[in-house]
Amino acid sequence: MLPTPLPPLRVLVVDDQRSTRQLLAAQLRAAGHTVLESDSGPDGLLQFGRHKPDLVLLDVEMPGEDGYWAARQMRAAEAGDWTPIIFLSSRDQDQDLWQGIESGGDDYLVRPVSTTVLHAKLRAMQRLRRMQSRLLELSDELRASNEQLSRLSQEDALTGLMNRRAFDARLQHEIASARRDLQPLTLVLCDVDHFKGYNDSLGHVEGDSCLQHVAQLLRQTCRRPRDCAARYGGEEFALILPGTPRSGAMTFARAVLRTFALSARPHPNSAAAAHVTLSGGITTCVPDAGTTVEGLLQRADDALYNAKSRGRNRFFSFEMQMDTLEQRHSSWGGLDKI
Ligand SMILES: Nc1nc2c(ncn2[C@@H]2O[C@H](COP(=O)(O)OP(=O)(O)OP(=O)(O)O)[C@@H](O)[C@H]2O)c(=O)[nH]1
Repeated sequence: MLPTPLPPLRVLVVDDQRSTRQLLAAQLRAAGHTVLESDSGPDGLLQFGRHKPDLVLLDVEMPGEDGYWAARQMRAAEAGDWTPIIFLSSRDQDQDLWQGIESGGDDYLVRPVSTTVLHAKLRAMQRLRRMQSRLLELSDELRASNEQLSRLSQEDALTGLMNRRAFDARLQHEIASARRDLQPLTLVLCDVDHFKGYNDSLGHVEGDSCLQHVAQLLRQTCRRPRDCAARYGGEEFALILPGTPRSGAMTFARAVLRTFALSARPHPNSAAAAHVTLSGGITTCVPDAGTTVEGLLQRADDALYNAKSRGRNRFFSFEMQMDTLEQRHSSWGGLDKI
């Protein structure tokens, strides 16, 4: 059976003997390959870097820098990559072959080399090179899949927001960073009001679309680069606002209420309003050694419960309540309705 033809290679032939170099080049060209010729180690190295050949045929004995030197330089110049290098030499001692392989060669042929042997060696090297490129492709695909997997494992499939697991990790990180910088940190837990009624009236598909809409509005409201929004559970959302004091948290909450009012997505089954609304629990602190993810979430959840029980479509904060009690008649006005 005839061997399947190889795709043509770009072969660099480095040999100081003009006649042998040209003979070899002619053999290779006759087989359809492209040939680059060089007459010394240093020039071979230059051409290697410039033309990036698929394979190098390297004479061992050359005046000045020999083939071993050239092979070592080529290997060093292509760190992380691999171009097959075959030595050609009239020296036939085991020690010569050993030295060739040690200096970075992949094979060692003793002259004179028959055309058949030369082509067989080229085929073998080409096969290895193909396998190498396939391995590189596979490792690229693997890297891309891992990146995608890691992204998906942090993302909520319905809304594209961060999921609860990623959010908890982020909160942990932001607590540590706010504590180190003595900066205020605000955590907000939100819940869509009467969402069961929404689903019951319009169905789950419309319910899902409503959650996507809510996510989009919250994403819009998170203006600062380090603000982050997550879907925390079914119809529950969570936000971290780093570097945000109580006053900033209140401004943020007002903006959320306004955004939902302006968006005015109809809610046919809500006692809170004619449109889809949120209730929210806010907690703000400058974290210290006793601040934990669980503690902050519990405090925000308690505040959310308060907002719900006070009539929904509002935000509540224990810290603001304390402030407001102290300044009952100040510009903050109502206790919990922002
Ligand atoms: N369509 C849809 N519904 C969901 C999803 N996750 C949770 N829900 C629904 O959200 C509803 C939440 O209902 P409840 O916990 O009673 O709360 P609620 O009706 O919003 O009432 P309040 O929170 O007290 O205002 C349930 O009917 C859940 O089935 C989801 O991914 N898609």
